[in-house]
Amino acid sequence: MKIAIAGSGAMGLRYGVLLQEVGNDVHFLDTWDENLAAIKKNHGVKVWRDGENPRMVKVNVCRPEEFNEKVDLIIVFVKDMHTDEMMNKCKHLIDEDTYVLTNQNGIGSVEVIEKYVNKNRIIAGTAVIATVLNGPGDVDFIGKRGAGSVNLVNVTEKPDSFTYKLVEEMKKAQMNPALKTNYKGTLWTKLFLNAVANTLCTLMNITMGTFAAYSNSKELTERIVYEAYRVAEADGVKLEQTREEIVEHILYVSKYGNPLHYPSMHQDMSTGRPTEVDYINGAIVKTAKKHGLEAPTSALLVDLVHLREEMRESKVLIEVVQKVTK
Ligand SMILES: NC(=O)C1=CN([C@@H]2O[C@H](COP(=O)(O)OP(=O)(O)OC[C@H]3O[C@@H](n4cnc5c(N)ncnc54)[C@H](OP(=O)(O)O)[C@@H]3O)[C@@H](O)[C@H]2O)C=CC1
Ligand SMILES: CC(C)(CO)C(=O)C(=O)O
Repeated sequence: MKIAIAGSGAMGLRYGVLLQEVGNDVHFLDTWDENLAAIKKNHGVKVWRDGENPRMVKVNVCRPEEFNEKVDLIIVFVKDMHTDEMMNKCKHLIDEDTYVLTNQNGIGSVEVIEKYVNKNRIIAGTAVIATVLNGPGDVDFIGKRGAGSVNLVNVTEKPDSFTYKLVEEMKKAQMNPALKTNYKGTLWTKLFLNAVANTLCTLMNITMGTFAAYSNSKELTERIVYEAYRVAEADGVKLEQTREEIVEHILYVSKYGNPLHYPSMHQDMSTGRPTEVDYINGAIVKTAKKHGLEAPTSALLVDLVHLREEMRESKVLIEVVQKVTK
């Protein structure tokens, strides 16, 4: 399969490297100057496993506008607010045969991708896997080889031969793919996890394991999940797990799956980048409004994350002012 990775950050590098290593022809695209420069300078990317055994993996990287080859699949792995910009930069690569895969967190990217490609060629889903971008051209794959899993779901809910082929490639790459046929249900299952773990760990500056160890973590998780569950039901989402099972799953993944992980939203908060909270808890609030409901817990969390984002900027400003006035 010939694949373009649209967004070669933590997850783009992880999917791309794993699929390349099992024989796919993978081309990495990115717009972040330092990342492009580091990968080109080092003739590849530095890949760690759980912070150990770094190795250099040779990869091809360039800007989307510099790449002009026909590909079978584009894998979008930018943050949600950059999906439109990235798709626009990749639109010359899309013809009537091109498929687009997104396993981004949050709700909203598929609607953007639909502006560029017919929905029968969009494969959505979720990545139940943790990855950390240490810096430009330097990535840490959390979990042993074969750890983590991927849920794939066609937006049409009708898997076709290309989707089965992709599942096979992911199996070879030990990515543990599961093919689903419940589009919204698949995305919301991950949304519940991110609405709890990403948001609370970012606000509190803690790992998922620290959150799970909090004496009131179950009640706090229930508060967010139960509210969101009602919203999902009102939106007609077919949920395959009960509210209680979802809460149990979130606490299990936090305690045993990724206890040392700072979720991707935390990584954005600490590198001074915008977070995806509007596409996570914000999506719950937006969907609630659509049905005349309210989601006050998620609404508060969205506001608090934005407050932290702004505090981060004002802290930098205060430091600059202090230096200048010294
Ligand atoms: N990391 C994780 O463990 C997981 C992440 N996800 C989801 O996958 C999607 C992609 O996330 P992820 O791979 O973590 O994102 P990253 O932030 O690692 O990378 C996304 C893009 O952001 C830009 N970028 C990253 N860091 C910087 C920086 N310091 N300065 C400037 N630009 C930067 C890069 O290019 P550009 O400038 O071109 O945007 C990069 O391609 C998101 O929707 C996320 O929620 C899902 C499961 C797990
Ligand atoms: C919490 C985690 C790792 C779940 O897979 C995630 O989605 C993220 O870090 O954004």
